[in-house]
Amino acid sequence: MAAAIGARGAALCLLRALRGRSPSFAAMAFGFMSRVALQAEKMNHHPEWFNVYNKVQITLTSHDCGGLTKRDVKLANFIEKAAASM
Ligand SMILES: C[C@H](O)[C@H](O)[C@H]1CNC2=NC(N)=NC(=O)C2=N1
Repeated sequence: MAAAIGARGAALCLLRALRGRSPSFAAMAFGFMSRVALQAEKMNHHPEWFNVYNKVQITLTSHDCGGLTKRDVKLANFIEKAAASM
């Protein structure tokens, strides 16, 4: 029973920490990522990305050639515009 109470307490602490760290991280980062994800689906070209709070780190690459192609540049341009409009 003590372990269960401990786990519940830990979960509540985590929620508070997230709220305190950046209240709008979900709206900002998730909104931005949703826009990029929809475009990526349209292009069938998908970012490799990492998100913590309101930070999104994106890597673009084309697997078939192991480097950059016009598709990477096209998606990068879309991402830059989406980021600039946030
Ligand atoms: C078959 C399909 O086109 C490939 O798996 C696609 C999917 N999305 C992709 N996304 C990215 N960024 N690079 C790729 O090489 C890639 N390949």
